[in-house]
Amino acid sequence: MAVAEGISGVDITVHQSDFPSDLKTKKLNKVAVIPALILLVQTQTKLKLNSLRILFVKLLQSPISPFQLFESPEFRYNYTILHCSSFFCPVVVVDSSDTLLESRLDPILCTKTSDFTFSSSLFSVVYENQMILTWSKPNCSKCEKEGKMCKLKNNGTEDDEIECFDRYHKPTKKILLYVTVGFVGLVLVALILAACLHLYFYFKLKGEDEVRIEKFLEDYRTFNPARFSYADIKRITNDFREKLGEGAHGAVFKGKLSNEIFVAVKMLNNAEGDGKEFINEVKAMGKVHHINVVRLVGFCADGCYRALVYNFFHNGSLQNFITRPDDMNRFLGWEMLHQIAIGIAKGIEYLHMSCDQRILHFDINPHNVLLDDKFIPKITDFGLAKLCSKNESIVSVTAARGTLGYIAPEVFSRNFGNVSYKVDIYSYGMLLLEMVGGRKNISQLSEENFQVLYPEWIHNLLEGRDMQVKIEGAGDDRILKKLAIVGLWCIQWHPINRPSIKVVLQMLESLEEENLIVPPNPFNSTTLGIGEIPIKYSTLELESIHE
Ligand SMILES: Nc1ncnc2c1ncn2[C@@H]1O[C@H](COP(=O)(O)OP(=O)(O)OP(=O)(O)O)[C@@H](O)[C@H]1O
Repeated sequence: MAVAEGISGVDITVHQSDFPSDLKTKKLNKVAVIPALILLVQTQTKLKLNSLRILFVKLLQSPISPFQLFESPEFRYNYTILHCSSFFCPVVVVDSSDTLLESRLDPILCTKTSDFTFSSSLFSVVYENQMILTWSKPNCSKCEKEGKMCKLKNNGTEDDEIECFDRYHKPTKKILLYVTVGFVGLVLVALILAACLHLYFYFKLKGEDEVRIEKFLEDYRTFNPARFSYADIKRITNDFREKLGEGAHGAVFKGKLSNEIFVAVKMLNNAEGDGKEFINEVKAMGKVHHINVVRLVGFCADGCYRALVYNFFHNGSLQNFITRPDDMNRFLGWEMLHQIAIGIAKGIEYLHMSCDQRILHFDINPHNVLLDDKFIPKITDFGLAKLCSKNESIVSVTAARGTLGYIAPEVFSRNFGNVSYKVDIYSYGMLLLEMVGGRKNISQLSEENFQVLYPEWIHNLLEGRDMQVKIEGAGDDRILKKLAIVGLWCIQWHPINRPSIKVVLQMLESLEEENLIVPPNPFNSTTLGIGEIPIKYSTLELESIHE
């Protein structure tokens, strides 16, 4: 219990039970009463002042009382709290209607803090100039154990109505502002950090990518086909699970070198020959790196097993796409066929001109042109290829080689001239004509008479005498005509009349198609030049010469 003495002689005794219930905290009870009450006043001015019932006390018998109650004898209800700059009496409570207040306080400098009204219950305890104010000290041990503060529930006075609460401070606008600014700052810092990390990893990965690309290019430059064991081949093809097709020299299986690199493995028939084709292919293909030539990834020569490992091409061979224009499922369109024709010609140009040694393929035909997923053509199957010096214009061949229908006449008979790089031009010409007509249109043609009758059919087509192939639109018409004319030039019987692959490319890429002249029709006797043989009747009887 504490007692405050009013200036007019009224003592105020403050009991714990009258302390405002919502401020009855253990914390306040623990500290000395005076500072606690000063704190109370300061706190209360910010809280609900109307609920304030008790104010300031002077400790009983204290020589320096900080509280004074200016009390008039009538004991008015309304009081004002003043905060004064006096060390001994920092808080003063006065009757609000006291007109002499200023003179009383002088020279103390005081500022008004708030007004309040005593509740009637308080008057009941005023006696003999003494006002007894009480408050109860709640039992906070339960809350303390939980590390919390305590207060009485609903202004109650009993200990069992205690409730615990966190040391919570109602956030002020300032605190909210600080928290918001802090939060936004944190988010910004996090974003900046994330951006830095992203940039760091981006450049780090980019750097790694560049190193990887450099390494790959380095490897690629010094690329040589790898040698695989038979066990490797079995593993690569997953025990020869997926067969892609079968050629004259063996079956081809799909394989996988890594998750990204798929290959086609050609198992050469082991009963076949002395392995010349195998050596030929590895020798020729190991040297070539061109977008229009299949890459030999590796080979296998393990006991009696021989295999060639190529890059895998999704669309298979060009043969699959040689068809009529109205076959919507497989016809690629004239523009695409034109690009494929140019690609094959570039591949042949590379083989003929760009390697250390000239490579003559000897077996250009639609089966030996593969198409990747973008329909870029790749020349493959170098089993019959011949490597020769670039200065050599004449090549010696001991037997007819190639695929029937695509073999140049000089390979069979020297009557037509010497065997040279022009044999590939001939085969290429037949391939072009086949693209133009879609050989399967004329299924009645056997392999034997294809070589003679097919070009005649193309001549008829150009002369407008065959309506089997519909030409739609000026653009398509131009391409088709161009392919046909170039094809006919390439299949000239005499190699000397055939253009080189360079000229073929110029013709194919030329935009002035109207300048292209159709070669004379050897099947029309009226267009034959002096001394030219009417081939229609002579070529089928050509003898092959064995050197
Ligand atoms: N690198 C490859 N990628 C995808 N498919 C391929 C590849 N190589 C071959 N093939 C497929 O395997 C089939 C057989 O190919 P292969 O080269 O052995 O025979 P061919 O060229 O048809 O006949 P030949 O060998 O008698 O000339 C081809 O039709 C082709 O569809």
